[in-house]
Amino acid sequence: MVEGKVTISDLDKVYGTGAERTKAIDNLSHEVPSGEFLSVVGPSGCGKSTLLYLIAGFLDESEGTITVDGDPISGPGTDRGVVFQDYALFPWRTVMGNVTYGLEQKGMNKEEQQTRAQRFIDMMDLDGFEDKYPKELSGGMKQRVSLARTLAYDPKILLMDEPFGALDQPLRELLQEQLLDIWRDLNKTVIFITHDVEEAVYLSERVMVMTRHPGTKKESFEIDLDRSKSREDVIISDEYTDMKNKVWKSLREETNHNREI
Ligand SMILES: Nc1ncnc2c1ncn2[C@@H]1O[C@H](COP(=O)(O)OP(=O)(O)OP(=O)(O)O)[C@@H](O)[C@H]1O
Repeated sequence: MVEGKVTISDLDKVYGTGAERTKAIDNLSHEVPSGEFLSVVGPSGCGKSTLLYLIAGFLDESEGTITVDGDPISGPGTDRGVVFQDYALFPWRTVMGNVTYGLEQKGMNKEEQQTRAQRFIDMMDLDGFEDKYPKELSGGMKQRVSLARTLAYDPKILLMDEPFGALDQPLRELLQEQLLDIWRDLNKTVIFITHDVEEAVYLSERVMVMTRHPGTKKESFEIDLDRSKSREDVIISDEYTDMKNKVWKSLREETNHNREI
């Protein structure tokens, strides 16, 4: 069975009460088919992280529902893996210790944990660094550990909150390529938050643009690029430029509005 379909229906999220009340998400509905790579872009403060944390089960919705393969979510679960911009590694654990963490939680025996963790450490080009601590690693390496840790426990859905936002351009491009390889090989549903329209269009099969605060879906664009081409050829293609312009224009309408008020 193909898994990892996320259905968001009539979703509202309100923070606080009384004078402190803020509506962060306003009546948002969207379906992410199994195995799709979806990016979400929108003006600052429109509710992108809130949406991701609702899907992760870190927050409760105020109204509406979110289901994974038809089942309403009730808190965090190993069917969904979250990758944060600031890596969120355990500083007191080595690379190996970070990657085995989720496997320990699943109750896997020690030998299996090590074998499985090593597979994802190797996949993320971290072999030789198993015994290092996070403080001994570069930002790009920390983000690869974070991805290896998440992939090791085999979530159906990867939820990524600006995971490459803190990295410089060459490293960002390298990790984007690694993420695309993983997505193709492991057949995960990916929901990817970014500020960067080029990143969203390059990586995704679909880009959702959110409105300004309180956020809802403004429109969503299907991105139909020839993925057998090299990065260079995709970036100079008319299809890529055309999609980038459409998404940028849609986003621009929302951010310009903020400047006018
Ligand atoms: N814990 C919280 N308590 C109260 N309000 C919050 C909380 N978290 C977020 N908000 C508010 O909800 C709205 C959406 O915030 P959120 O962080 O989801 O937006 P975002 O699109 O991810 O922003 P950015 O792109 O700047 O990271 C904002 O108005 C924010 O101030």
